[in-house]
Amino acid sequence: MISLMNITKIYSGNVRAVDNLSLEVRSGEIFGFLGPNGAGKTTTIKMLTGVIEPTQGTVKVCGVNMVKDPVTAKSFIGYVADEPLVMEKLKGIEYLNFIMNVFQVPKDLRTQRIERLLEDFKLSHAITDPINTYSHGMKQKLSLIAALSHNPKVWVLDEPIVGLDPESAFILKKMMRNHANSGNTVFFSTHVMEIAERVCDRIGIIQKGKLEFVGTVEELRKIKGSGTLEELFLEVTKSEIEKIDFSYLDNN
Ligand SMILES: Nc1ncnc2c1ncn2[C@@H]1O[C@H](COP(=O)(O)OP(=O)(O)OP(=O)(O)O)[C@@H](O)[C@H]1O
Repeated sequence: MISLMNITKIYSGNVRAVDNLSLEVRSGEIFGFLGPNGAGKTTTIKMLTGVIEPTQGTVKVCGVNMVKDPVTAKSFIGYVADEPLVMEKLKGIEYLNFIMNVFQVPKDLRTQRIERLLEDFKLSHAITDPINTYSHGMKQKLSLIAALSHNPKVWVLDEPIVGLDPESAFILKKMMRNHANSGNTVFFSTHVMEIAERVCDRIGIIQKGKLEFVGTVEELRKIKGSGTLEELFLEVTKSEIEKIDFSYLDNN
């Protein structure tokens, strides 16, 4: 469902944020995209969702080339960015209607779909309020509801759990599983290894723009030895955290 073929992104100033990355994510999968700060996760996600074009390489979503036919390719995607919503002056419901207009959601499906999502994420009470009165978590829930409102096959979620309360995080994880089990795809980035270990069918670990590992956590254990995903991740990314001397924090 997602095909990234040798994609590279070089930003101005010659920053090679993503370097010749290839990855296939199948239908029925929850794929977790992991990597340290600045590794290239958001850049990859922006290329995958057509927000930016790769310097080199090809992105296909459901077989459609993102650069050649962006409107069709994007119609398959529900994307939640890592940044807050920009249309802060709109009311929540106005924003949702705007998104559903863009994706041409039939009128008869709108109320039913939105009411369920608002109920599940406990946002019904605030839907007629302006977005600039929402808390960070409420904005995140609204972004999620908007992204899911057109029933996209491919969910692309950049750090979706951060900022959600435990109940909403639980509901989202259940929704992700249901979506994948129905033959769709969920691609999400996270820094929370416990979530990745529990939720993902496969993971990818990116470091300095290069994909260092793709596979299941079990496959990673076979290569790197036993341990939690956090320990394996630190091993793959060659973190030297065990060498850090924290005693200076206690010295007066
Ligand atoms: N618009 C830009 N112009 C120049 N460099 C950029 C731009 N956006 C990102 N970068 C650089 O590209 C690299 C990858 O950044 P990116 O945001 O993709 O990382 P990330 O893995 O999502 O990080 P984080 O976990 O901190 O969100 C970093 O070195 C970053 O400074």
